[in-house]
Amino acid sequence: MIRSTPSIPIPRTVPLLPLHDKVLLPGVVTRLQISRRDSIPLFEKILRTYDRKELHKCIIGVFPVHPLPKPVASVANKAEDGDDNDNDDEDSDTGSGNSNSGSGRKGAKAAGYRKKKTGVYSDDDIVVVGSSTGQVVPMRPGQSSQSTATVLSPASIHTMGCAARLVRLERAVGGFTVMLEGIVRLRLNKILTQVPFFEAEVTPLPDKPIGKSDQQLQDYIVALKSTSKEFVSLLQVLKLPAPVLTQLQKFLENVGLIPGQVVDLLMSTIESTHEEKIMILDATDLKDRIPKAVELLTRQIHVLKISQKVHDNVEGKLNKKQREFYLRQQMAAIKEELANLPAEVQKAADRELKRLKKMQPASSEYSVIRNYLDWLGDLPWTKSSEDILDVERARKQLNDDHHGLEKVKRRILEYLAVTKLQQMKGEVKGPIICLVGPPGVGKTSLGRSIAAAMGRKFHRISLGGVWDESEIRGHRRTYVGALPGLVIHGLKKCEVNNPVFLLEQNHTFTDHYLNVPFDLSKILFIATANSVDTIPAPLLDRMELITIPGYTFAEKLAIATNHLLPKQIRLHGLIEEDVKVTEQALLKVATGYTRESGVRQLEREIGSLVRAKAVEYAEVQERRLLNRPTTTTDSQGTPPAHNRRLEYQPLVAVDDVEEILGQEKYVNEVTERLPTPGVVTGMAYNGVGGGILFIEVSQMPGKGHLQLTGSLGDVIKESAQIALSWVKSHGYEIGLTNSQGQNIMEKADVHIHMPGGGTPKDGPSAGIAMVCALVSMFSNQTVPAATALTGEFTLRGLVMPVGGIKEKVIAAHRAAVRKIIMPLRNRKDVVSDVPLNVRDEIEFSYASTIWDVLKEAFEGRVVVRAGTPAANGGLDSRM
Ligand SMILES: Nc1ncnc2c1ncn2[C@@H]1O[C@H](COP(=O)(O)OP(=O)(O)OP(=O)(O)O)[C@@H](O)[C@H]1O
Repeated sequence: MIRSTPSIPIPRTVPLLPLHDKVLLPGVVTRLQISRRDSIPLFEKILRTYDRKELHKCIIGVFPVHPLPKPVASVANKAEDGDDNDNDDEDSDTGSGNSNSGSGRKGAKAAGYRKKKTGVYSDDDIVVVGSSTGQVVPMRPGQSSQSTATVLSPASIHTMGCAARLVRLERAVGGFTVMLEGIVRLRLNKILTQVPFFEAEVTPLPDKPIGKSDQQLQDYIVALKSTSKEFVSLLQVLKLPAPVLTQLQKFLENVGLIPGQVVDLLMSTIESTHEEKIMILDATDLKDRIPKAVELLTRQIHVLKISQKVHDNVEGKLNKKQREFYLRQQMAAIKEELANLPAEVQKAADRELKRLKKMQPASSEYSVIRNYLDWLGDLPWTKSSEDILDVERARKQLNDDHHGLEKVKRRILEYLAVTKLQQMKGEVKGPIICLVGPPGVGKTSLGRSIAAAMGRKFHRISLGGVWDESEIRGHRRTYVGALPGLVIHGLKKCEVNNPVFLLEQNHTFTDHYLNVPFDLSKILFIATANSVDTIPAPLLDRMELITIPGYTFAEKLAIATNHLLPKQIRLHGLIEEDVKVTEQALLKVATGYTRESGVRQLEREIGSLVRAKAVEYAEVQERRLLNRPTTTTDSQGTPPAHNRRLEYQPLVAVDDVEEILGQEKYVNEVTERLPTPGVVTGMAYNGVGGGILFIEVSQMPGKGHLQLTGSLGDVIKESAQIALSWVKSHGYEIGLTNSQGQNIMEKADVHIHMPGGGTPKDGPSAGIAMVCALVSMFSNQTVPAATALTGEFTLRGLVMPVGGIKEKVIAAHRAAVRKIIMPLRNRKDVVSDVPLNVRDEIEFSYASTIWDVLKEAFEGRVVVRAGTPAANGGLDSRM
């Protein structure tokens, strides 16, 4: 990067670029604005002659120009102004061929330049040029290297200059912008032409190699080394741009090798007069150049030191005053924010405030405490919203927002009434409400209605995916980036201390971050859960459980008609008259496009229906306006039916549903399924609602092994084993074997599979269904597809009650099951929980023993052998 001798060949004749207020030195890259008449033609020619890629081959002689003599009066004025373009006693020794720098210097001295005010460069003054050499050049903002003044006289061109190559050349307003890199000093021998630009014969004067034995020169170099080191260290203090410093430092490492270039570069970074710069340019001999440079550097160091002192003083004073003022303001603001805190919190806040006052605002601890105090100040410690505990109003709100759910609504109203009474007496509230039910059954919207009815703010804290307690309780402040947890975040957002939260309650809740207690007793917490299975028993015990089972199709239809459809119509910018969906159509959407306990998917599908109608409505309006036929066509080129209409038709009939929503997504597996030996319909219930599931059994040659598949849990596997054992031991009684001791699985293996292998299944409630599936397979008799079974089964043949009856029954009803066999002890659940319309459409058979089950399931097709204990209807006494 750093060359000690120019590697670029310099031609004998070069075009001249006269520089009026600048001096280019070798090794320096500079940017110039060319706008003078004496230079523009040169660059026009270069642009015409050189290809862009070859610009760097163009070598130019860059020569300083001495100012022309000026009238006396003007000189006087200028002198007063302190302008450095003083009178010029020109050195006209242009063709002297004098390689001695003395003549140029003489000329410069004779010109009587006055020294500029010296000072410190600001960042703006230095232009870092990202050139091949990456060296630096000072250039003042807005400074033009050439003014558009006087006509140039050959006599004013200095005898020493610098060969430069073009790094960049661009057209600019009024001329060119060029970037030049100085290569080597040039002596001007003779000006050859002047029009359209100057050309001259020149001699390159590279620095001579440094003789090791030249003690005087070595001494100079040592002096240069230490001075430049000091200079650069001062520049560091003054915060010069980092790239400039790095370049300088790199360069200085080579002082010993190329002292000449280092001097040239340093000279371009310090404040010096035009005269001084010419002096350095003229100094072709290093023994001449280095001492001059050391002198100039020393002066610059002195100036830098003084200005640094001044700078420090001013800054220090200002900073101290400003900081104090700023801090006072900040403290006052914080104090104001922290007014009205509870006593204990106030104590903590005061303690932190005291610490804050002693800290540097720039320290990281300062911002941590500041943040903490902001949190304390932002929380609604004492601010509550006014409660409306009007039971009648709440009833109306709940009824307006939700169809059905009578039991749930009644329970909520009771809760509110009790809360009201307790508040009047100043007592503590009862337990938290926990709404349990499958997704989309309205738990969240019930919570929202409760908040609206009570005139409270509503905030939902979603705990999905929260594994870490600190997400709820916050992180201790000792952690980097610590913040309060979800509860405190929610309170800040609500801006009152008594919102409705969907979560758990705790009196003296202490967030780890705040580390001071916040009384959460005013918050009405409502918890929601899809299933109670995952809630720890002690917590469950403290909550008021309100279960919302899945909806029947009838309920879904009512919810869709009264709530979902009107809501979607509103959301799509239409009015109720614009979309009329028939009951049949809505039912088809519910049965053919959704399979869920709640109504979320139903709402989405209704949304799609309404959207399609909205588009149709808009198109008809548009067509009417423009009176033009439709343009929308399908892949066959015919417009879809609803698009061909000239009048908008608000009605969506059952036949339109498929056209808009596409093919039905769900077919009814129960009605579609043919009764098959070995396959029985079971009933399932999990967190996301009820459903039916099939139990498939088959046998194959083997040695009496049982194989179970379908993501089965331990309990359900045990049920299968119990069922098989029972069937094996009662094979003779139900006519599966011909003799008492015969083993039906002597030469066979049995495989029990429950389809839907992706869904884990567990629990004992498939017991009786498994027995029926096995009996069906071994006897080759079928259980009707529309008959479903649920019930636990013991080895002795007893049928035990199971959970989730309401959800199971509703789901089975949705799946077109028309007969359900279940434990006798579950009868009460059917009577109390299952809606009447469902009960009316399903035949219930209650069983207390497996014999009852077999009788009902096979409708008499499996006959109990006469003379066996079972024939008398009794339980197996042998077990
Ligand atoms: N009985 C109902 N009457 C009117 N709208 C209902 C009813 N049940 C549910 N909805 C509507 O169904 C949508 C879904 O309900 P919501 O978001 O409250 O379900 P969720 O039970 O909280 O579900 P998740 O367990 O997934 O959070 C809402 O738009 C809600 O208004």
